[in-house]
Amino acid sequence: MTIKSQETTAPHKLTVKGIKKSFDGREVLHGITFDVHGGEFLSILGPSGCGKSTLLRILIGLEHPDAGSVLLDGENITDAAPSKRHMGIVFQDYALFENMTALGNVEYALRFDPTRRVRRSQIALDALASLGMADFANKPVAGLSGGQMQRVSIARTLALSPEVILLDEPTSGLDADARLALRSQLKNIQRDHGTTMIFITHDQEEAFALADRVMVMGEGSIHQLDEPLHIVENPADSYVRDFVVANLKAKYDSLARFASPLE
Ligand SMILES: Nc1ncnc2c1ncn2[C@@H]1O[C@H](COP(=O)(O)OP(=O)(O)OP(=O)(O)O)[C@@H](O)[C@H]1O
Repeated sequence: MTIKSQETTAPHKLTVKGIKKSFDGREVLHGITFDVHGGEFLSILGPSGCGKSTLLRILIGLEHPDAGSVLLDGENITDAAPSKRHMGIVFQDYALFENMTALGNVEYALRFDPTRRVRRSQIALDALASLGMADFANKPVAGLSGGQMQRVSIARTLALSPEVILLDEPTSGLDADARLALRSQLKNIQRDHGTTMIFITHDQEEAFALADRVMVMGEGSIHQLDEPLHIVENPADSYVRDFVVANLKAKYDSLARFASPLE
């Protein structure tokens, strides 16, 4: 396992130490340790079943680890309720109320936050505007496209001003254009709001396109955590070379062939 910390003076926003988790006697996370810097975009990349979602659910508090700890700004939050963690999560299936408007969905999340209840309409509108969805505020969610629904779901999370946003394969149900649009909107949110983002995916290209650092997982452990270019140039082991680098190279080689002038 190779883990490179970013050369930065930014303190760790999130520290994850020795996380283990078993289901039915089978260990699916074997002691996961890493940290995330404030404002960083971290992609967690791994094949289906390697434990990405379980790790994310432990970070937000929907699952409790068998061992290990999670610290936010140095404070141990391993036993804290999800609502007390200053984190938001976005799921791939949007989890919206489809009979309500886009604005209604975002406002609904704010009802439970006494500090934002009074100004909730304006906060919800601002969050929708950040995702380019202001014009759709009063449209029922059921009539929106998948990409638009996912943007409403991200706006709902953003409206609560979380310090960390966890994204569980948010683009997986979308077509190519909607995926590209959502990627750039996520990067804009990171830049404009300084939000720390942890994005899980099994798509190599997507992980590398978005991230400040990529964490490559396989079967419950970390194989490498580093900046994208460094992983491509120095894969830590044969797993990273085969699963990540060879796959990316194949994709770019085939693109290059299409880009070649016709003979
Ligand atoms: N509640 C549960 N009960 C039993 N087994 C579980 C449970 N949750 C996850 N698992 C198992 O843990 C392993 C890791 O699952 P997890 O969903 O975290 O992987 P993943 O990398 O996110 O996969 P995917 O990309 O397909 O969602 C899998 O073998 C899965 O079957």
